[in-house]
Amino acid sequence: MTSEPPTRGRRVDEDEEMYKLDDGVDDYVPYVPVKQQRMQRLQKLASTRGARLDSGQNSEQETVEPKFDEEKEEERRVERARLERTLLLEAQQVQAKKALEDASKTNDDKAAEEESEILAAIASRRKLASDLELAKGIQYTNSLKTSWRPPRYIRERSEQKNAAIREKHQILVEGDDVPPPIETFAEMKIPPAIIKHMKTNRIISPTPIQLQGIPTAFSGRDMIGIAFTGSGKTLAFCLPVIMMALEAETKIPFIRGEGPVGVILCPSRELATQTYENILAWTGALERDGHPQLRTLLCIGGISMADQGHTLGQGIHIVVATPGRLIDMLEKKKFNFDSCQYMCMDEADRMIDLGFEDDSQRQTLLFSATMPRKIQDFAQQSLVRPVLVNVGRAGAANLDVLQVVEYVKQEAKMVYLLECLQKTPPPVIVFSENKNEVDDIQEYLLLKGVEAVAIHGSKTQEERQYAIKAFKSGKKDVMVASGVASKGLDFNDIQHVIIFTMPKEIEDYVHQIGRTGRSGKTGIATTFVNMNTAEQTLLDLKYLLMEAGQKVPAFLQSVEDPRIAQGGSLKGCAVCGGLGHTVANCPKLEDTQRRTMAAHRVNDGGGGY
Ligand SMILES: Nc1ncnc2c1ncn2[C@@H]1O[C@H](COP(=O)(O)OP(=O)(O)OP(=O)(O)O)[C@@H](O)[C@H]1O
Repeated sequence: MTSEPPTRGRRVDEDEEMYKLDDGVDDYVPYVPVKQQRMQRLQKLASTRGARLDSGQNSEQETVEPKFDEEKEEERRVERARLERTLLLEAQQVQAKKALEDASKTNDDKAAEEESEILAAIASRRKLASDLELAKGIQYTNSLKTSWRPPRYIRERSEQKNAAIREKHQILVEGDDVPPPIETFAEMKIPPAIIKHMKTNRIISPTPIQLQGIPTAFSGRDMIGIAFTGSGKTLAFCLPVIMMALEAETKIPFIRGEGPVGVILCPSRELATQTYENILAWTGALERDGHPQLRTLLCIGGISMADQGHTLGQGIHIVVATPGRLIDMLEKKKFNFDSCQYMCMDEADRMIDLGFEDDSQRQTLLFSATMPRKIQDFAQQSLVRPVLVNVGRAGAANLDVLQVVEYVKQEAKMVYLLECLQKTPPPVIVFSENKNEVDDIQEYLLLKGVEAVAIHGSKTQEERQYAIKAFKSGKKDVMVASGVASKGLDFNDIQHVIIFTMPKEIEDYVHQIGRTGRSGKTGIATTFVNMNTAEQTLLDLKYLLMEAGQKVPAFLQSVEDPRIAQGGSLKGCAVCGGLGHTVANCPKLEDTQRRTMAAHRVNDGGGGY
């Protein structure tokens, strides 16, 4: 794969300069910078005002022509009255028209209007937050060029045939010139060493997100990849960066201070570590087959970077990072993004807020199982000719998971948990929303003789790593976790996920149950709900179960949707993807707003509560 970053981007400011030079000499108007123009306008305004003030102070003039002024004043009074009458009439007419329009609007229209207003506000806020590139006047209009080509017979395949393949795999695509789907890894021209390695891990043929996503990424296209949990997204975004790094290293070997060519951003340390280990396995397979060594740096909080000093000292090809540590490393100038051509955000709906202050062009990929419309819209605006690859509704549950929802009183939960653990053999994950509850559950299970580890944000990095390792290796049967482990972590053959406390946001629920039923296997998820579960959350859950064709228990069936009585839209929320509410009362949006306000309070020097 060859890429040519420096020549591709169109710098709007440079183009403007060019047009200026092209102007004919006769028409030549000297260019005045905007700032100077503003200054000139201000000076002009100030001088007119000054002139007016001067004339106002000249009382002599007023006494010389009093009659003239009186007549003029009378004329002005008449004109003002006429204008006021006209304006009043116009205002009344506008009001009447608006009232008429409002009356004819359905509740659906009003909800849609309200929703688009909220979304527009979010979009503008986000654009302002991250678009330093726009401020610099840089706009890229072409995708990254790569040397990868599909086999000729696939290149020549008709669009109709491509559409039929997509339909067979239930893949939806959006975008210009979408690259063709490819149904085998060999036809994707993936090196045999990687194909062989994948085979030993029972990865034989590409999943839907891979068969459309990999050719799209190999073609250098920006991409939004949406596919349900456990459907193989990691491979889809890791292979392209590995191929890019391999080509760059083969051409001219990297030395100290060079790289990375690609960055993968993950929302948690655990997910970053897992992705890093996957990349090490694939690049290791390449190296064993005689390909050059590719160096990957794991850049996460809680670990000492000194351990990886050796890798850093040799030049790095790929960085897998969490945002905080990545920014820290960039600020410390341990490496930079000058030659970075590939940026992927895993679980992208969490990561989108980030903006980086550099202007080299690169390919951007966003992946998630839950990608609400809000994020998709924002991404569509920010990416270059993006291709949207969608397998199933964004935010839908994995159909390989049997979802059981049970009403369990708060005080009965612990005892019932023990009973629930008997449903399947280990390994089992128990999710709770709250760190203290995670500790309590683990303590209780240990007391009852269950081999359980716990993981949450307040544990040290060593404790977190130990818990994951012990659970992954099968030394421990149960892992009790807070949200940390809900996104993206890929444990082998989880039989059962028990959600001890239903999360407020339905997206989190989708990620949590998604720890089972991965890579085509089936799994069970049992969720405890009770009086403490918000009605809106129950409604989201009810619709999600209905969508997935799951049994809806009687107590959930009786939860009524207030939108039905109000005749409102039943479209679902564009912010979090929940089907039981609209954007106007989205718990995720409320949470974001609460956080933003808290951050403002801190920034303003307010102590908060
Ligand atoms: N083509 C394939 N065939 C069979 N198994 C695969 C294939 N691709 C990936 N897998 C396996 O499927 C499992 C899930 O993959 P992965 O972790 O990439 O899912 P994901 O889509 O990223 O899920 P999540 O949304 O939860 O992050 C992994 O164990 C992976 O090795």
